[in-house]
Amino acid sequence: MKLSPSILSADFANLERDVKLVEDAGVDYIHVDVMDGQFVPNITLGPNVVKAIRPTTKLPLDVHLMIVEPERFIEDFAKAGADIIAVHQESTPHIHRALQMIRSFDVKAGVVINPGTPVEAIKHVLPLADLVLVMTVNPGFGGQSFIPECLDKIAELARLKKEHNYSYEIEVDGGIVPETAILCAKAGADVFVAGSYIYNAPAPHERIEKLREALE
Ligand SMILES: O=C(CO)[C@H](O)[C@H](O)COP(=O)(O)O
Ligand SMILES: [Fe+2]
Repeated sequence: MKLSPSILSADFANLERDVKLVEDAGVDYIHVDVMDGQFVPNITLGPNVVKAIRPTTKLPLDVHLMIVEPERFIEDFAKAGADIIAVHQESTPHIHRALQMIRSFDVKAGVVINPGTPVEAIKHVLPLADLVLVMTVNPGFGGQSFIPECLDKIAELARLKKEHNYSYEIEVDGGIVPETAILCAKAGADVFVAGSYIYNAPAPHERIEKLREALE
């Protein structure tokens, strides 16, 4: 079980401090949410911020692109130091090409599906995926409520992984707190993104501990 805190809910004026805080608490990845104001109704950050964070941590940077036609920026994020780049199936007519492009930069390739998108939509690109991210809220904002209907998709992805011996990790993102993390773990999730639960707290390391305890 891996934890990937989302810096979407961190203090953007103190990103180095907030990344170190969770690294010291023993998390596995740093989740970076990139939003363009088109694919989702919010704007966050671009490759320059990924480049700035890169030297502040040894942890893999798990970059979640919520942008239209992500192919235009894959090279920039790879060169900025992303270790994983995840692109939405809904954001491009060429999801297969986008995943190939990510791999061509020696970066792990992730494919993401929104709550309204079935697993069937990514079935044919699963052999190319190092990570499959199941959104458990509609993307765009932190602090939303978990959508339980997404649990079936986690179980389906876990079943397909076993059946075909695929190597992807199953990641969940949105509304993750100890109770929902347990449900996702039972369904077969491997990586847990949490933003507001970790950062909107006086002691983020205690929240990380609570998530770990729940998952153990
Ligand atoms: O991709 C995202 C939103 O689109 C974020 O990673 C996600 O929402 C994390 O925030 P929270 O844990 O507060 O739900
Ligand atoms: Fe995310």
